[in-house]
Amino acid sequence: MTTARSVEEHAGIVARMLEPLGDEPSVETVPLAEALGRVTAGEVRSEVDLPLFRNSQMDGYAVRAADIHAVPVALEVSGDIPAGHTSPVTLIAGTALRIMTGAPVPTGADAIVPVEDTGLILGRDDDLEGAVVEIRRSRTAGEYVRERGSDVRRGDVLVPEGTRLAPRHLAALAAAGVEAVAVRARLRVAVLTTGSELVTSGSPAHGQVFDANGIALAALVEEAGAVVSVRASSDDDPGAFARILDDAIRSSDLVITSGGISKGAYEVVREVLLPRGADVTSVAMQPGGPQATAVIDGVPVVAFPGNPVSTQVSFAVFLRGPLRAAAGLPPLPPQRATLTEAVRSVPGRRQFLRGRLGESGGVAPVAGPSSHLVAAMAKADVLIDVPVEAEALDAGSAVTVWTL
Ligand SMILES: Nc1nc2c(c(=O)[nH]1)N[C@H]1C(S)=C(S)[C@@H](COP(=O)(O)OP(=O)(O)OC[C@H]3O[C@@H](n4cnc5c(N)ncnc54)[C@H](O)[C@@H]3O)O[C@H]1N2
Ligand code: MOO
Repeated sequence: MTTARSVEEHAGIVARMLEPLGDEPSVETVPLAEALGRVTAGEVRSEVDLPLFRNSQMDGYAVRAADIHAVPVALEVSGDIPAGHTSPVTLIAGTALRIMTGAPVPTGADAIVPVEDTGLILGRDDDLEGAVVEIRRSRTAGEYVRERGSDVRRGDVLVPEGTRLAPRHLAALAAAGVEAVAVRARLRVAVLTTGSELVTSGSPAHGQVFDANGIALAALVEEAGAVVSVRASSDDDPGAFARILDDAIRSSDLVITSGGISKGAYEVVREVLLPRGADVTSVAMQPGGPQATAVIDGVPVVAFPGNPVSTQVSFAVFLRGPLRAAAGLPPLPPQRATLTEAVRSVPGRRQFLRGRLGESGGVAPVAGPSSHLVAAMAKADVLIDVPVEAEALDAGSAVTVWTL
């Protein structure tokens, strides 16, 4: 009997195949609207102060704090400053200017009194001609005034290098008037699914199944910071698979396949890859036992087993780390958790059970260990890593869990 390869050894083989892909990443400039999820190639500094100008935090009246020490006090309303007002305004001492949130604070004013603490005693909201406002609450200098540069100063770092751009980063860049950002180019990854039983839409005939792995792998690839270059599916005809493989190799930095690598007849990936020097192996893990790798025309090919849980677990264990590293993203380190119920395992195979994290560090197994349980996997948020030598683990055991 041949002994299965350890998870660590196979992970090392895959990582070494992918290592060169992260070297000297090229840089491209993309408009902000296309930058979500991209990783910054350098720090982005602000070319402006934010706020851009001193402005009001409230709808109300701009005043001199010195004029409203004693309240109530009646002040003439000497004008109105809506948001978007662009010409300079100066407050006449002893008067108030009506002002809206975000409008520039007039020169000479140092506090804003929210409208709720005021009342017009002469004039109307829609006609401020000759209006007088009563200020009912005093405010100190600076209250409700948003100072220029109080958020970020010109020249300060808005977003550091290596940041995966999230909506909050895009908001900061847009607020500072940045229109495009330099990001690392992404690895182009082909996702090929195989199996004559696969359909992508419509009503499957008896014996056919919907392709779950194509969409899953494509999403996992993008989540790990790469871009899907090709998504294709082939039946179990070697010629058909060889054609989509060759196309994918021409336009990709990495090819991932699912299915067709175990011990049966019609193992199309095995059949096509073996003559091209593939390493088809068995890894001491469950799910995800059958694995293969190849390098064809300098392009790494990583082949995963077809069962949908096996495919996703294989990605998490072997590809997520190397792809994140190549994308300039930090690793997702495993965590520790406590099993809330006992689990059984197969000694000699490292089990990756699906689990759900609960409160206070507990993790509960979700459904059984079988690798066809794709719907049950959707309820899980972690993989429970059961060590290779374990036959069973009691409730209360400390385990390592991997974020899904
Ligand atoms: N005699 C043996 N049979 C099997 C062994 C073995 O060691 N000896 N290993 C089993 C294990 S473990 C796994 S995992 C699978 C892996 O097989 P393949 O990689 O060749 O995958 P397929 O046979 O093509 O498919 C397996 C299973 O998954 C379904 N599938 C495939 N692709 C998709 C897809 N894109 N979306 C949804 N479902 C998919 C397929 O219909 C099969 O049910 O082999 C075991 N057999
Ligand atoms: O190793 Mo297979 O991936 O258990 O089902």
